[in-house]
Amino acid sequence: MKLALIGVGHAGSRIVDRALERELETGRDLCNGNVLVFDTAADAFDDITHVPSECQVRFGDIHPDVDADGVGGDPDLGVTVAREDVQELRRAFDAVDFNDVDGLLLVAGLAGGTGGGAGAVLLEELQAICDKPIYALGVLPEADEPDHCALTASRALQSFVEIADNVICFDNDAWRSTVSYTDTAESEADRPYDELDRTAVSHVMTAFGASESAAMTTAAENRIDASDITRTLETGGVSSIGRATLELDRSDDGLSWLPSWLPLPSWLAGDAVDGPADAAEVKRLVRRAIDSQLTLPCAVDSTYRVLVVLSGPPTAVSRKGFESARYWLEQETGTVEVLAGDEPRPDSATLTATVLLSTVTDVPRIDALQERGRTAKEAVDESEAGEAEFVW
Ligand SMILES: Nc1nc2c(ncn2[C@@H]2O[C@H](COP(=O)(O)OP(=O)(O)OP(=O)(O)O)[C@@H](O)[C@H]2O)c(=O)[nH]1
Repeated sequence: MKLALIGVGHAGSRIVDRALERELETGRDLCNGNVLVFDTAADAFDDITHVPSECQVRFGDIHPDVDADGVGGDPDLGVTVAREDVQELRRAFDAVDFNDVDGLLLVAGLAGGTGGGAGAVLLEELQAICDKPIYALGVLPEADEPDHCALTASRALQSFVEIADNVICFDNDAWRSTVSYTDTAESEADRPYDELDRTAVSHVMTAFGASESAAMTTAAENRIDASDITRTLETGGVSSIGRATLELDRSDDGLSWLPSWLPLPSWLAGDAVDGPADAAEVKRLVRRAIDSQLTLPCAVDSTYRVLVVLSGPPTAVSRKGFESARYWLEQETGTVEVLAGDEPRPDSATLTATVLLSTVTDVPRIDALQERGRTAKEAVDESEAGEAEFVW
């Protein structure tokens, strides 16, 4: 599926930049050069290296309340300046060829004043000018960020869900344990988000970019196309992605000195296999994808629709393996709406299962965020008279 990538705020811009980096690394052409990043801060694009400068749009900077730091975490100011500069934002969209893509993905940190506030206005604008599906990738804040971040994120999530066709979530808090910055970073600005951003991007790109690989010289037997992804996501709400990889090639594992006839004990062989993965192995791989750290932790049996993509050498997946994985997913998720397809990568030494869980409804993390947001709002209401404007 070809997707125009629109980054809003620091998090959104950085993640989109990482997506372009990954396009180069993997040969998956997801956006075909249809990319834009928007921000309100003066230093917004300092660490952007792959998005061309003509695709970097700073807005809101003449508003008296916007300083070098942009809207400074205030989503209402983010909404105000985006609405004031709406003509400029619309002009920027001229750089995107909507006929060249199957949909759009707006990426934003939901706790940011620019990402969460202006991001919602940009979604509204995109829905008004484009008849393709408009998806969002929304980043949820970590639990140790201040209460106002939880409030902004829960409000923004509500707006995004209302406006976008589907919101894929990436939970920084769930993934923070996978990176080692918590002990050293003194402030949010010091946190090295690169690894988190690469993780978010790799999940999104294997789910959406399954048929966009330059290495895909072989016709897929059961190819995923844009309409499969659109159908999976058309139920709206929030979605999550899981992924697992199986090593197919043991030549670099340090065991090549062993004679090939020697059967390896399972603790040495791990999950690696030499030849085609049989039905049980494919099923195990898909199970690992579901049990893996999801981009948004959730109860998998609360999903409406599922898409599973198997990426690897065509010889690695037997038809039986494919069908048994699909059947297992139907049982596990309690839905018959499971679409499955393969992405042939003939030279790949791995087989990857990517599972897109669309419209998940049992998400304790979001319940907790909303509860914290409610408490923070009550505290704000008690100390301040009057209601702030917001999009929904
Ligand atoms: N995964 C990821 N999360 C980030 C990154 N930068 C910030 N965040 C998270 O996103 C939230 C929003 O931060 P920013 O993106 O910096 O905010 P912004 O949208 O630029 O908004 P303002 O700073 O208010 O103008 C933060 O609270 C963090 O939770 C990033 O590069 N990657």
